[in-house]
Order: sequence, then C-alpha cells, then structure tokens
Amino acid sequence: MDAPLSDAAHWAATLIASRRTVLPKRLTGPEPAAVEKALILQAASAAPDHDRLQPWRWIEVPEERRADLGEAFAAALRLRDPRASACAEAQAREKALRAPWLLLTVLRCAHAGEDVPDTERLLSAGAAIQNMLLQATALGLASSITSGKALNSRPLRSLFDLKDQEQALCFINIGRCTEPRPMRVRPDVASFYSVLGDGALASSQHLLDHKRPPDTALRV
Ligand SMILES: Cc1cc2nc3c(=O)[nH]c(=O)nc-3n(C[C@H](O)[C@H](O)[C@H](O)COP(=O)(O)O)c2cc1C
Repeated sequence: MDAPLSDAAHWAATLIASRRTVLPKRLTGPEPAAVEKALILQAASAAPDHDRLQPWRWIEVPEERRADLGEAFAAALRLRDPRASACAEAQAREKALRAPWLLLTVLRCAHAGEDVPDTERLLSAGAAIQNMLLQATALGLASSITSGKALNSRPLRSLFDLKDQEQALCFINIGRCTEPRPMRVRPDVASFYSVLGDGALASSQHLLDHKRPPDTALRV
C-alpha cells in the first residue's frame, strides 16, 4: 500500500492544479503589492540554471511607459503590414495597457564557444516563469504568458534596449480576476508518459491508475 501523501505534497499539487491562464483582457487591477512582486521575482531565481548563468531577466513596463510600448506595438504592426488600418493600429496600442503588472522576459542566448546551449537556457527560463506563475497563483493573483509577432521586432528590441545576444521570449501579465474561466481539461498522463522497454503500458499502469490528488482549487 502507498504511504499517505504529506500535507506539502497535497499543497503543491493543489497549487499546481490551480494555475490557469487568465489573458490580459480579463485582468483587472490593482497591480500586485511590492511585497508580492518581490516574492514573484524571487521565485524566478529558484529556477534550475545550468552553470548558474542566469540567462534570463525581466523588464517591468510601468504605467508611464505603456504608451511607448503601445507605439512600439503599432510600429511593429506597420513594419509587418504597411497597409494596416488605423483600427488595427489602435488595437495594437491598446494591448500595452491591459495587464496591471507587465513584465518582458528576456533570454540571453549563447555566444559562439559558450558551453550551455540555447535549449538549456530556454528550459531554465521556462522553469523560472512557471515558478513566477505558481507564486502569483499562491498569492491569489491571476496571470498569463503572451507572445506575438511583435516580440522581436525592431521597435520592441529598441524600446527595451535588447543586446544582440538577447531575445524577447514573452510577456508575463499579472493582475486580478474575479470571474475566472473554467479550468482547462488537462491531458491524461498516459498521453505523455511511458516506461522504456517492453510492456511499457503494463509497467506504468500502477502510476496511471492514480487519480489527480486535488479536487479543490485555490481561488484566483
Ligand atoms: C510561450 C507561451 C506563449 C504564449 N502566448 C500566448 C499568446 O500570445 N496568446 C494567448 O492567448 N495565449 C498564449 N499562451 C498561453 C497558452 O495559450 C495557455 O497556456 C494555454 O491555453 C493553456 O492554458 P492554461 O495555461 O490555463 O493551462 C502562451 C503560452 C506559452 C507557454
């Protein structure tokens, strides 16, 4: 018989199962308090990081720079589509205003000859982002990741002063949401897990029989 799960195991599973994407248009203010922002950023620094390269950083876009970001989105759209309508440009500008707390994730890619390749740096950044989203969820905040075609456009790279080695990965949007959408149905473990060797299904069945532990979710 399996040993009972500890409180910490239940707590972690509940937290992980409670995170969901809340897109910027559904986020409301106020932005997180300073102590909440600090916890979320500290969560990033706990990510696995091969050779401790710290190949990631985040740039906050404060209220007073949202209009500049909106202009950069509009300029990026014009570069992609010189015939973009005024309405499409206005929509692009508006995207900069949605998230109460808005952070750009920046990845530092490998120079020629550097040992840790971009794939590992990217994995580290993904782990850091997930830490941040989970910490936000634990604080009762709603969050999402967004990307888009403008991310590495000239206007955005110039606004954020990205170095040649750097790539804009995604925005992190954090705020509040009083009426979250239903939780996405998560894929079955059987669809992404197997055991190397013959009879993979049989030998993994004992794991697949376990149901997800949490049937409760944190309120975000
Ligand atoms: C790197 C990355 C970029 C994303 N960019 C967008 C985006 O631009 N727009 C969007 O609606 N969702 C975006 N998403 C969010 C996914 O659509 C979302 O995670 C997915 O729908 C699953 O929902 P869940 O997070 O609630 O499980 C992005 C997710 C990742 C990992």
